[in-house]
Amino acid sequence: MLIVRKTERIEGVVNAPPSKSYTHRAVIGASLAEGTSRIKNPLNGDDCLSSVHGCRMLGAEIELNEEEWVVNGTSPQTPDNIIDIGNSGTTLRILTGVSSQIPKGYAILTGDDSIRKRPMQPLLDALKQLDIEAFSSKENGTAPIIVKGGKLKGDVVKIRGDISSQFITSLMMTLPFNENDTEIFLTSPLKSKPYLEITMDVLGKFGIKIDETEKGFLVYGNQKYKAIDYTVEGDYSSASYLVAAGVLFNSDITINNLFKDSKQGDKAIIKIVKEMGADVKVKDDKVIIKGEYNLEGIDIDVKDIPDLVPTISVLACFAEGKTTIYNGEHVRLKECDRLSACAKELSKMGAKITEKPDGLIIEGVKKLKGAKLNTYHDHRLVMAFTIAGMKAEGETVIEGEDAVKISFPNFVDVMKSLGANIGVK
Ligand SMILES: O=C(O)C1=C[C@@H](OP(=O)(O)O)[C@@H](O)[C@H](O)C1
Ligand SMILES: C=C(OP(=O)(O)O)C(=O)O
Repeated sequence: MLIVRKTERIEGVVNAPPSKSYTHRAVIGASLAEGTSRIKNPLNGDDCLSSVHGCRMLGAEIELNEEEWVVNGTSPQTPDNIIDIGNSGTTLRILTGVSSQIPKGYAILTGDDSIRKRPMQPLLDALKQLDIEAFSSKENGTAPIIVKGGKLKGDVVKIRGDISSQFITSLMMTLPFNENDTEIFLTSPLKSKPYLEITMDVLGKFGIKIDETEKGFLVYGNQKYKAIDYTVEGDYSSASYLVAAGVLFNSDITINNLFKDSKQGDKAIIKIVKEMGADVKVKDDKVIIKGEYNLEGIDIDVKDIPDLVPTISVLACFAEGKTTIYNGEHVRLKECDRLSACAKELSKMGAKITEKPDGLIIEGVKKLKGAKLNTYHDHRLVMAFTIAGMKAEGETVIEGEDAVKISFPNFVDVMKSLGANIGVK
């Protein structure tokens, strides 16, 4: 567990860790390409290693080095065991689609307690429309998922866009194997759209062509992934905890490795803290913060930025006035129900939070007190609550800190290097 105590000042220069979303797509795309791809600056986090494991099970050869992953790709092969993808929703969703391209037999994908609660049915229904047999072994729409190798058929697939964009990423990565061009027709408004921009960005590098249409997307048929050398950019979701610390504390910090023109929706963290009143500077690939700032509550639409909710919730507790987080029904469908978890756990510290079906209303209280917090094995809660604990009076105990290995393995060391008062027990 982490024992977090009040921290007075943070200072230093740190690198944002590599992007989790980009690493997943790069390693899976490389695994589908004939030939050798090199992925530089990959995220060595548990979720991305789940993608590595899944791709190996489907036939790719992957050599992991600190600075670079070397991938020898192939068309998907029938795995000789079940594929355990741990805690990674992105891996489960993308590889469910990709597994349909094994030449014979079945692929079975499963994972931990949390992953076996994440919705899958819309993706299974979509694959069925394309003549692929894919189903939940429990028949309740969750993993274990069984996918039968088969030929994709058809030229249109209908799917809702409001549960998880990862279903659509999965289709985008699988449909180039269809002989026909396929239209992805969205039957409800899209959430988390920037993640599809990330998918199209990476797939474009692999030579895969997808167009956005009025109703969704058009994935061209009969396409081949080509092997590439690819460098992964920094992760704005992970950087959001550093940004939050920068604005909440007396600080002088520089965060490197944040690409200014990134497709990542979570680069909105910069805009959000500015709107709340912080004077954050962006210079090339650096974010420079000299805090602390008096923040003001604002209204925030989290439709496209679900992963920022824990960070925003903590910022809002220390702001003046009311913050309304809305359009976030899908935030409940992550590693845990993050709306309910933020409301429940931060309230233990004295936060004033009202839970709504699609968000949170947070009355800034300016001060929190230390408490023992449950993190539901959720990496983003561990990191957001650590920042809250550093600002609180007294001691905060955070359980399940191991979860940071999922997306920001050296989070505790980075925070301590900046001067955070954190002990590990
Ligand atoms: O595709 C991705 O890399 C992700 C998509 C988002 O999920 P949803 O599309 O389910 O909202 C996000 O929450 C997740 O952390 C990563
Ligand atoms: C929800 C997340 O990831 P995934 O969907 O891949 O489990 C996350 O990283 O916050």
